[in-house]
Amino acid sequence: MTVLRATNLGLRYTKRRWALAGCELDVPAGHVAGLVGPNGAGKSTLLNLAAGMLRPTEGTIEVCGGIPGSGTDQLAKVGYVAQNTPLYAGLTVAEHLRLGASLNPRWDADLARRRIERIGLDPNQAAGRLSGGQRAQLALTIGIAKRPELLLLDEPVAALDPLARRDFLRDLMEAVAEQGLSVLMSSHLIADLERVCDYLVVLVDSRVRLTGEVENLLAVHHRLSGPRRDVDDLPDGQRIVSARHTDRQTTLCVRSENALFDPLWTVGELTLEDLVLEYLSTPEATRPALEVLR
Ligand SMILES: Nc1ncnc2c1ncn2[C@@H]1O[C@H](COP(=O)(O)OP(=O)(O)OP(=O)(O)O)[C@@H](O)[C@H]1O
Repeated sequence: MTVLRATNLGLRYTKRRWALAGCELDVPAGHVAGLVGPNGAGKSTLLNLAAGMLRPTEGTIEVCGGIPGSGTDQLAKVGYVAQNTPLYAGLTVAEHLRLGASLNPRWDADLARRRIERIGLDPNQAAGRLSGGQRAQLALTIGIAKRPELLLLDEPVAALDPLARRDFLRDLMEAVAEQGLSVLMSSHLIADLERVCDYLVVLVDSRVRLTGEVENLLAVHHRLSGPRRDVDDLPDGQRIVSARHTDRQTTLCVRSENALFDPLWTVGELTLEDLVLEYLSTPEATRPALEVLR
Protein backbone atom coordinates (compact mmCIF):
# COMPACT_ATOMS: atom_id res chain seq x y z
CA MET A 1 0.00 0.00 0.00
CA THR A 2 1.10 3.53 -0.78
CA VAL A 3 0.64 6.32 1.79
CA LEU A 4 1.73 9.14 -0.46
CA ARG A 5 1.64 9.23 -4.24
CA ALA A 6 2.58 12.32 -6.20
CA THR A 7 2.39 12.54 -9.97
CA ASN A 8 3.97 15.48 -11.77
CA LEU A 9 3.18 17.47 -8.65
CA GLY A 10 4.03 21.14 -8.82
CA LEU A 11 3.29 24.21 -6.81
CA ARG A 12 4.16 27.83 -7.31
CA TYR A 13 3.40 30.57 -4.82
CA THR A 14 4.15 33.31 -7.32
CA LYS A 15 3.80 33.42 -11.08
CA ARG A 16 7.43 32.78 -11.91
CA ARG A 17 8.84 30.55 -9.23
CA TRP A 18 8.04 26.89 -8.72
CA ALA A 19 8.53 25.85 -5.09
CA LEU A 20 7.99 22.23 -6.14
CA ALA A 21 8.12 20.98 -9.73
CA GLY A 22 7.56 17.68 -11.55
CA CYS A 23 7.51 15.75 -8.28
CA GLU A 24 7.10 11.98 -8.71
CA LEU A 25 6.84 10.09 -5.43
CA ASP A 26 5.53 6.79 -4.21
CA VAL A 27 6.06 6.29 -0.49
CA PRO A 28 4.96 2.83 0.68
CA ALA A 29 3.10 2.36 3.98
CA GLY A 30 4.87 1.21 7.11
CA HIS A 31 7.99 3.32 6.74
CA VAL A 32 9.55 6.17 8.60
CA ALA A 33 10.56 8.27 5.63
CA GLY A 34 13.10 11.05 5.98
CA LEU A 35 12.59 14.12 3.82
CA VAL A 36 15.90 15.86 3.31
CA GLY A 37 17.05 18.87 1.31
CA PRO A 38 18.68 22.26 1.60
CA ASN A 39 16.81 25.34 2.83
CA GLY A 40 14.19 26.37 0.32
CA ALA A 41 14.20 23.00 -1.50
CA GLY A 42 10.43 22.57 -1.14
CA LYS A 43 10.12 20.21 1.85
CA SER A 44 7.52 22.26 3.77
CA THR A 45 5.66 22.86 0.52
CA LEU A 46 5.42 19.10 -0.10
CA LEU A 47 4.26 18.46 3.49
CA ASN A 48 1.67 21.26 3.26
CA LEU A 49 0.36 19.73 0.03
CA ALA A 50 0.16 16.30 1.68
CA ALA A 51 -1.73 17.76 4.65
CA GLY A 52 -4.18 19.57 2.37
CA MET A 53 -3.05 23.03 3.51
CA LEU A 54 -2.10 23.88 -0.08
CA ARG A 55 -3.56 22.83 -3.43
CA PRO A 56 -1.28 21.76 -6.30
CA THR A 57 -0.71 24.19 -9.16
CA GLU A 58 -0.27 21.15 -11.39
CA GLY A 59 -0.24 17.38 -11.08
CA THR A 60 -1.86 15.31 -8.35
CA ILE A 61 -1.19 14.13 -4.82
CA GLU A 62 -2.93 11.28 -3.05
CA VAL A 63 -2.46 10.56 0.65
CA CYS A 64 -3.72 7.36 2.33
CA GLY A 65 -5.84 6.75 -0.75
CA GLY A 66 -7.60 10.14 -0.72
CA ILE A 67 -7.25 13.74 -1.77
CA PRO A 68 -5.53 15.72 1.02
CA GLY A 69 -7.94 17.76 3.14
CA SER A 70 -10.98 16.39 1.30
CA GLY A 71 -13.18 15.60 4.32
CA THR A 72 -13.33 14.51 7.95
CA ASP A 73 -12.30 10.90 7.16
CA GLN A 74 -9.26 12.10 5.31
CA LEU A 75 -8.36 14.59 8.05
CA ALA A 76 -8.51 11.82 10.67
CA LYS A 77 -6.08 9.70 8.66
CA VAL A 78 -3.36 12.31 8.49
CA GLY A 79 -1.55 14.04 11.35
CA TYR A 80 0.53 17.11 10.65
CA VAL A 81 2.93 18.95 12.90
CA ALA A 82 3.97 22.05 10.96
CA GLN A 83 7.36 23.69 11.28
CA ASN A 84 6.24 26.50 13.60
CA THR A 85 4.17 24.09 15.77
CA PRO A 86 1.00 26.18 15.65
CA LEU A 87 -0.99 26.03 18.90
CA TYR A 88 -3.66 28.20 20.49
CA ALA A 89 -1.72 30.59 22.73
CA GLY A 90 -4.70 31.21 25.05
CA LEU A 91 -5.54 27.51 25.59
CA THR A 92 -3.84 25.45 28.30
CA VAL A 93 -2.05 22.16 27.70
CA ALA A 94 -5.08 20.25 29.10
CA GLU A 95 -7.46 22.22 26.86
CA HIS A 96 -5.36 21.32 23.82
CA LEU A 97 -5.69 17.66 24.73
CA ARG A 98 -9.46 18.01 25.21
CA LEU A 99 -9.70 19.71 21.82
CA GLY A 100 -7.64 16.89 20.30
CA ALA A 101 -10.01 14.34 21.85
CA SER A 102 -13.12 16.09 20.51
CA LEU A 103 -11.76 16.54 16.98
CA ASN A 104 -10.14 13.15 16.44
CA PRO A 105 -12.19 9.94 16.37
CA ARG A 106 -9.20 7.69 17.17
CA TRP A 107 -7.74 9.91 19.91
CA ASP A 108 -5.57 7.99 22.41
CA ALA A 109 -6.15 9.91 25.67
CA ASP A 110 -3.94 7.59 27.72
CA LEU A 111 -1.00 8.03 25.43
CA ALA A 112 -1.42 11.82 25.44
CA ARG A 113 -1.63 11.98 29.25
CA ARG A 114 1.38 9.70 29.76
CA ARG A 115 3.52 11.72 27.36
CA ILE A 116 2.57 15.05 28.94
CA GLU A 117 3.40 13.66 32.39
CA ARG A 118 6.72 12.23 31.25
CA ILE A 119 7.74 15.46 29.54
CA GLY A 120 6.75 17.33 32.71
CA LEU A 121 4.34 19.81 31.12
CA ASP A 122 1.93 21.53 33.51
CA PRO A 123 -1.59 20.77 32.21
CA ASN A 124 -2.77 24.19 33.44
CA GLN A 125 -0.09 26.19 31.64
CA ALA A 126 -1.22 28.29 28.66
CA ALA A 127 0.44 27.23 25.40
CA GLY A 128 1.49 30.83 24.80
CA ARG A 129 3.67 30.63 27.92
CA LEU A 130 5.49 27.43 26.97
CA SER A 131 9.06 27.48 25.71
CA GLY A 132 9.72 26.69 22.04
CA GLY A 133 10.77 23.13 22.88
CA GLN A 134 7.76 22.59 25.16
CA ARG A 135 5.42 23.84 22.42
CA ALA A 136 7.03 21.38 19.99
CA GLN A 137 6.56 18.58 22.53
CA LEU A 138 2.87 19.41 22.96
CA ALA A 139 2.30 19.57 19.20
CA LEU A 140 4.09 16.25 18.69
CA THR A 141 2.05 14.65 21.48
CA ILE A 142 -1.16 15.75 19.76
CA GLY A 143 0.17 14.41 16.44
CA ILE A 144 0.91 10.95 17.87
CA ALA A 145 -2.21 10.73 20.11
CA LYS A 146 -4.42 11.39 17.10
CA ARG A 147 -3.35 7.93 15.89
CA PRO A 148 -3.23 8.86 12.24
CA GLU A 149 -2.29 6.48 9.43
CA LEU A 150 0.32 8.95 8.24
CA LEU A 151 2.10 11.46 10.45
CA LEU A 152 3.71 14.39 8.64
CA LEU A 153 6.39 16.13 10.67
CA ASP A 154 8.19 19.28 9.56
CA GLU A 155 11.52 19.48 11.39
CA PRO A 156 9.92 18.06 14.52
CA VAL A 157 12.99 17.81 16.71
CA ALA A 158 14.75 21.06 15.78
CA ALA A 159 13.67 22.81 19.00
CA LEU A 160 14.20 19.86 21.35
CA ASP A 161 17.17 19.32 23.64
CA PRO A 162 19.22 16.16 22.92
CA LEU A 163 17.52 14.06 25.60
CA ALA A 164 14.03 15.16 24.56
CA ARG A 165 14.99 14.42 20.95
CA ARG A 166 16.06 10.91 21.80
CA ASP A 167 12.86 10.32 23.80
CA PHE A 168 10.67 11.70 21.04
CA LEU A 169 12.30 9.52 18.39
CA ARG A 170 11.81 6.51 20.67
CA ASP A 171 8.11 7.37 21.13
CA LEU A 172 7.80 7.70 17.39
CA MET A 173 9.37 4.29 16.79
CA GLU A 174 7.04 2.78 19.39
CA ALA A 175 4.01 4.28 17.64
CA VAL A 176 5.27 2.93 14.31
CA ALA A 177 5.71 -0.56 15.74
CA GLU A 178 2.44 -0.63 17.77
CA GLN A 179 0.02 1.35 15.58
CA GLY A 180 1.44 0.58 12.13
CA LEU A 181 1.90 4.33 11.73
CA SER A 182 3.71 5.67 8.64
CA VAL A 183 5.79 8.81 8.98
CA LEU A 184 7.15 11.40 6.58
CA MET A 185 9.52 13.64 8.47
CA SER A 186 11.68 16.49 7.26
CA SER A 187 14.88 17.20 9.12
CA HIS A 188 18.32 18.65 8.69
CA LEU A 189 19.64 16.35 11.42
CA ILE A 190 20.87 13.42 9.40
CA ALA A 191 22.19 11.59 12.47
CA ASP A 192 18.61 11.48 13.80
CA LEU A 193 17.25 10.33 10.47
CA GLU A 194 19.93 7.66 10.39
CA ARG A 195 18.55 6.33 13.68
CA VAL A 196 14.90 6.12 12.70
CA CYS A 197 14.38 6.32 8.92
CA ASP A 198 14.17 3.33 6.65
CA TYR A 199 13.03 5.33 3.62
CA LEU A 200 14.55 8.43 2.09
CA VAL A 201 13.34 11.29 -0.07
CA VAL A 202 15.93 13.87 -1.14
CA LEU A 203 14.60 17.15 -2.54
CA VAL A 204 16.96 19.62 -4.20
CA ASP A 205 15.95 22.81 -6.00
CA SER A 206 12.26 21.95 -5.94
CA ARG A 207 12.73 18.48 -7.44
CA VAL A 208 12.94 14.96 -6.08
CA ARG A 209 16.54 13.83 -6.64
CA LEU A 210 16.50 10.51 -4.85
CA THR A 211 13.90 8.28 -3.28
CA GLY A 212 13.80 4.71 -2.02
CA GLU A 213 14.38 2.36 0.89
CA VAL A 214 17.53 3.33 2.73
CA GLU A 215 18.88 -0.22 2.68
CA ASN A 216 18.45 -0.51 -1.10
CA LEU A 217 19.88 2.95 -1.75
CA LEU A 218 22.97 2.17 0.32
CA ALA A 219 23.38 -1.15 -1.50
CA VAL A 220 23.48 0.45 -4.97
CA HIS A 221 25.66 3.47 -4.19
CA HIS A 222 29.43 3.09 -3.95
CA ARG A 223 32.43 5.27 -3.41
CA LEU A 224 35.18 4.52 -5.92
CA SER A 225 38.67 5.86 -5.53
CA GLY A 226 41.75 5.29 -7.65
CA PRO A 227 44.41 6.93 -9.79
CA ARG A 228 43.16 10.05 -11.56
CA ARG A 229 41.28 9.10 -14.71
CA ASP A 230 38.66 10.13 -17.20
CA VAL A 231 35.25 9.40 -15.71
CA ASP A 232 33.30 9.23 -18.94
CA ASP A 233 34.39 5.64 -19.49
CA LEU A 234 32.38 3.82 -16.84
CA PRO A 235 30.53 0.72 -18.05
CA ASP A 236 26.83 0.81 -18.87
CA GLY A 237 24.56 0.66 -15.85
CA GLN A 238 26.86 2.79 -13.72
CA ARG A 239 25.84 6.39 -13.15
CA ILE A 240 28.09 9.01 -11.64
CA VAL A 241 26.45 10.97 -8.85
CA SER A 242 29.53 13.05 -8.07
CA ALA A 243 33.19 13.18 -9.09
CA ARG A 244 36.14 14.79 -7.34
CA HIS A 245 39.70 14.96 -8.58
CA THR A 246 43.05 15.83 -7.12
CA ASP A 247 46.27 15.82 -9.21
CA ARG A 248 46.68 12.13 -8.57
CA GLN A 249 43.39 10.72 -7.45
CA THR A 250 39.78 10.49 -8.58
CA THR A 251 36.95 9.82 -6.15
CA LEU A 252 33.49 9.03 -7.45
CA CYS A 253 30.11 8.35 -5.99
CA VAL A 254 28.49 5.90 -8.39
CA ARG A 255 25.05 4.39 -8.59
CA SER A 256 25.18 0.86 -9.93
CA GLU A 257 22.78 -2.03 -9.53
CA ASN A 258 25.55 -4.46 -10.50
CA ALA A 259 28.75 -5.48 -8.74
CA LEU A 260 31.81 -3.37 -9.59
CA PHE A 261 34.79 -5.34 -10.86
CA ASP A 262 37.30 -2.76 -12.18
CA PRO A 263 40.56 -3.56 -10.29
CA LEU A 264 41.75 0.05 -10.70
CA TRP A 265 39.12 1.28 -8.29
CA THR A 266 39.00 0.77 -4.56
CA VAL A 267 35.33 0.37 -3.72
CA GLY A 268 33.94 1.70 -0.44
CA GLU A 269 30.51 1.86 1.14
CA LEU A 270 28.59 5.02 2.01
CA THR A 271 26.72 5.93 5.16
CA LEU A 272 23.31 7.56 4.91
CA GLU A 273 24.94 10.89 5.70
CA ASP A 274 27.52 10.39 2.90
CA LEU A 275 24.74 9.51 0.48
CA VAL A 276 22.64 12.56 1.32
CA LEU A 277 25.64 14.89 1.13
CA GLU A 278 26.64 13.46 -2.27
CA TYR A 279 23.22 14.30 -3.68
CA LEU A 280 23.05 17.71 -2.01
CA SER A 281 26.49 18.72 -3.21
CA THR A 282 26.19 17.65 -6.86
CA PRO A 283 27.77 20.42 -8.96
CA GLU A 284 25.45 23.18 -10.09
CA ALA A 285 25.87 22.31 -13.78
CA THR A 286 24.33 18.87 -13.37
CA ARG A 287 21.48 20.06 -11.18
CA PRO A 288 18.06 20.87 -12.56
CA ALA A 289 17.60 24.62 -13.08
CA LEU A 290 17.19 26.50 -9.81
CA GLU A 291 14.13 28.24 -11.11
CA VAL A 292 11.81 26.57 -13.51
CA LEU A 293 10.31 29.38 -15.54
CA ARG A 294 7.18 28.91 -17.57
N1 LIG B 1 4.20 31.59 1.24
C1 LIG B 1 5.16 31.66 0.31
N2 LIG B 1 5.14 32.59 -0.66
C2 LIG B 1 6.08 32.64 -1.62
N3 LIG B 1 7.12 31.78 -1.69
C3 LIG B 1 7.21 30.83 -0.76
C4 LIG B 1 6.24 30.71 0.29
N4 LIG B 1 6.59 29.67 1.08
C5 LIG B 1 7.72 29.17 0.56
N5 LIG B 1 8.10 29.85 -0.54
C6 LIG B 1 9.26 29.57 -1.40
O1 LIG B 1 9.13 28.25 -1.89
C7 LIG B 1 10.38 27.58 -1.88
C8 LIG B 1 10.29 26.32 -1.07
O2 LIG B 1 10.05 26.66 0.29
P1 LIG B 1 9.85 25.57 1.43
O3 LIG B 1 9.44 26.30 2.67
O4 LIG B 1 8.95 24.52 0.91
O5 LIG B 1 11.34 25.01 1.57
P2 LIG B 1 11.96 24.02 2.68
O6 LIG B 1 12.68 22.95 1.93
O7 LIG B 1 10.93 23.58 3.64
O8 LIG B 1 13.03 24.97 3.38
P3 LIG B 1 13.61 24.99 4.91
O9 LIG B 1 14.56 23.82 5.03
O10 LIG B 1 14.33 26.29 4.93
O11 LIG B 1 12.45 24.93 5.86
C9 LIG B 1 11.40 28.58 -1.33
O12 LIG B 1 12.05 29.19 -2.41
C10 LIG B 1 10.55 29.61 -0.61
O13 LIG B 1 11.14 30.88 -0.68
